[in-house]
Amino acid sequence: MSSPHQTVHINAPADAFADTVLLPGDPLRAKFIAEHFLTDVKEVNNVRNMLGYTGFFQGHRLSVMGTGMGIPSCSIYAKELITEYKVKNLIRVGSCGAVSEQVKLHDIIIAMGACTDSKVNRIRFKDHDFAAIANFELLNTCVNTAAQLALKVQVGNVFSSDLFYTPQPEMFDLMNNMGILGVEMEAAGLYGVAAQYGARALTILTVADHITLDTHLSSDARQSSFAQMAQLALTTAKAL
Ligand SMILES: O=P(O)(O)O[C@H]1O[C@H](CO)[C@@H](O)[C@H]1O
Ligand SMILES: O=c1cc[nH]c(=O)[nH]1
Repeated sequence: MSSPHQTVHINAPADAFADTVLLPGDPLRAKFIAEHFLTDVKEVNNVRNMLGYTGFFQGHRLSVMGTGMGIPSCSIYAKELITEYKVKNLIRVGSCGAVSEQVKLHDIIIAMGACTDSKVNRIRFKDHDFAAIANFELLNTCVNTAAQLALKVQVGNVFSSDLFYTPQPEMFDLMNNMGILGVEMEAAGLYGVAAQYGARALTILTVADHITLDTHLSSDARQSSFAQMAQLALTTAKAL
């Protein structure tokens, strides 16, 4: 019988989470992944409707939980999962916007590094620049897994912004020139939390919007693209 255990934001027993947790921003994406890919699933968190589940993927125990949108929300869940639930691997499965014509809707991006306009990593690193990078073993396993699944992925730098509705749209051209593959709102913060508290993190993204071309996936197309990304993340997690 598990001991009663909970944090301010997670009402799960101490052993409720697997070593690896997939982290979509949208809690309904967590529910979708749990219902479509996991067996013997239990709901383990519902505080603030930030749904979390633990089950089995091809016999391997895994968890999935929403993080909400933006670095502050994601950082709360990532920190509590690491320090209170002893989670070792955090794999964000998110959506992003593209700024380069080389990156198309539906593409899958693996965030080797994440730039940001957020100050969180400077707050934790005495105002110096912290290189927010993915854990190499997770990254390498994910790239190899994508090849095995015959999924095309692009690996590189992303940008985690604090404002979805930016007052600096001129940044998108600069990001394109600097090789940014996708714009989202959590990866740099997740990598900072993982470094601070001693866990491994990776971010996988599906391109759902093309910011400079002003094109967007329909909600049905989002669902099927996200399913491919979920398959990649789950198969990666199983291989760790
Ligand atoms: O689809 P998710 O994982 O929420 O990711 C992206 O979508 C949200 C903005 O619409 C932000 O959280 C951004 O990072
Ligand atoms: O942060 C995000 C996420 C998806 N699409 C965007 O344009 N920005």
